[in-house]
Amino acid sequence: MDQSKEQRILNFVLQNAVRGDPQSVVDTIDKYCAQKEWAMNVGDEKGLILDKILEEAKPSTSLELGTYCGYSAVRMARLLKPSARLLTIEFNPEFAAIAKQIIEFAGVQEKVKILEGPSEEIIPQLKKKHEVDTLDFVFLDHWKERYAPDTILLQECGLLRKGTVILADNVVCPGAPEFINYIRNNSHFECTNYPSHLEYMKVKDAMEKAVFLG
Ligand SMILES: O=C(NCCCCc1cc2ccncc2s1)c1cc(-c2ccc(F)cc2)cc(O)c1O
Ligand SMILES: [Mg+2]
Repeated sequence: MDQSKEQRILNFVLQNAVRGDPQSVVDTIDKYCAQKEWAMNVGDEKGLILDKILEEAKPSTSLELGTYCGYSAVRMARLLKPSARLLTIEFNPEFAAIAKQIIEFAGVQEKVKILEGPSEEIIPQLKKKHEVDTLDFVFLDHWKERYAPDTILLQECGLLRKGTVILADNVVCPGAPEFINYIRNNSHFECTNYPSHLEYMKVKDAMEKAVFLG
């Protein structure tokens, strides 16, 4: 059976990155996707914005929606303190299986837990089933039309606290107009836009940071 693009990315990591070195895994995926096959990782340019905002937040408990191959999970986990945890939700089982192997190869599996299923099913389970109190950091990178409803769901489930940082990828390309409209007109959030480019392309994109004010 023909290999998937995601399997080719995994194989390239296994053959070219350094086991236990998350930076080499991030750099190797960026090299493959810039030179061989485009893929929807947050990438190196937006990745630096993610790094900075994550380092400022110093989160103990982080949530990512949209694991894909695990690029941003590895990128975030490499900056987390040893006791910090990242939960990442992926609904595509093939992607989750690839991400698991990439996360383990990078050596960050102690900090990262992949939860398989749709975000609207898993978010309500986070407190009781996954022992989450509140979230310090949320990275939105899944279906763009789920950004707004899942932000509302996170609030309804009591998972946001005063100061929780939400960072959304792709608010220009492919775009998340409902989310932008919702979050910028909501007095409970303080928003900042970070213009950038679509991963591995010259196309304009941006990230949006929204701090929950309680
Ligand atoms: O769709 C994107 N990302 C989400 C994939 C959907 C995966 C999901 C995960 C999950 C987990 C839980 N519940 C439900 C879901 S649904 C995406 C697309 C582009 C792009 C940009 C220009 C193009 F021409 C073509 C694609 C770029 C990006 O950076 C992306 O993130
Ligand atoms: Mg994205």
